[in-house]
Amino acid sequence: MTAQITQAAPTHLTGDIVLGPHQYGKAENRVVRIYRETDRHEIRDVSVSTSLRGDFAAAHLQGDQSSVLPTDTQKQTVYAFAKQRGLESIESYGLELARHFVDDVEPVRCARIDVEEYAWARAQVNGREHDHTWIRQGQEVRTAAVTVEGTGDEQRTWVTAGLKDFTLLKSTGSAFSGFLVDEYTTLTPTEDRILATTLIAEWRYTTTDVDWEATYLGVRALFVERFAEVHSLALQQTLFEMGKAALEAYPMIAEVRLAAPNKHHFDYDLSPFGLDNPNEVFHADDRPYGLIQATVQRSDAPDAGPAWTRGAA
Ligand SMILES: O=c1[nH]c(=O)c2[nH]c(=O)[nH]c2[nH]1
Repeated sequence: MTAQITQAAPTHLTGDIVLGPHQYGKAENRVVRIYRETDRHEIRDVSVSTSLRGDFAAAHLQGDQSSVLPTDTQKQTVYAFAKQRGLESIESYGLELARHFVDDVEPVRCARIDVEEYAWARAQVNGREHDHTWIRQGQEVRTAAVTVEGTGDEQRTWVTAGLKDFTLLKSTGSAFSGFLVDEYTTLTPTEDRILATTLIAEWRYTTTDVDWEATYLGVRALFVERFAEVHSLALQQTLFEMGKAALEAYPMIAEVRLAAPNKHHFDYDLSPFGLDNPNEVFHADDRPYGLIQATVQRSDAPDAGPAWTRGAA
């Protein structure tokens, strides 16, 4: 038999040094928009990040800023649009900004706008909702990302929406057993455990003709309903059921991406104190944690293009 000689990858490369993918923008502009047309105000509290893509090589290679719309200008646009175009939903606001940068700023070929929204609920004062005082809601953050590429008839748009920091816990209705066992396995199977996670979910729309508010609330409600009602055999199964429910209810959603840390709750050993502990006292461990990630998608989902591309493409 002839010995196979495998060509090892060279360790010293000699090729020219060139600029690779690049993008730039202003990250995490914190915008609070108050609607005060009546005494009953409305509030939207968001963080907006802009990323512009195109041929900005001259700035990197020659220090030539002639094509560079300053990130400061991008910031000013973000605030001006909160007044001029309004902030009815983070998706519609993201669309306005992304289209503006691509349509009106010549060197920009593609714009991506990431928006996070922080929820406020009206304070209850003297038994009724107050007109202009709110209490910040939990940790949950609503998210959206809008990418617009090209101009005129060639223009293409992608919208994803989602949530993060969405912490859910159920105190029964969750098992984990029947798993693969090897010589290192010590985990005891359980038919009744706490299931808890801090969910990150994003879903991709196939159209911009969407009631953004209603769809967000609908998907969120389905996630909660499935988490509560599915008798969980594993977090993996629960995640699939959550994604499936969203796709079944909303035909304009092509795929749902879910990431769920399994926030382990271990039965605390109370036997040194002569106490039994039938699933009543737990140690909530913060790390390490299982990390379960899944995409649930339609088999005929159209190509995602740059919808998920966060960094320079
Ligand atoms: O829902 C779970 N999925 C796993 O893959 C896993 N692995 C583990 O140790 N506990 C769990 N729980």
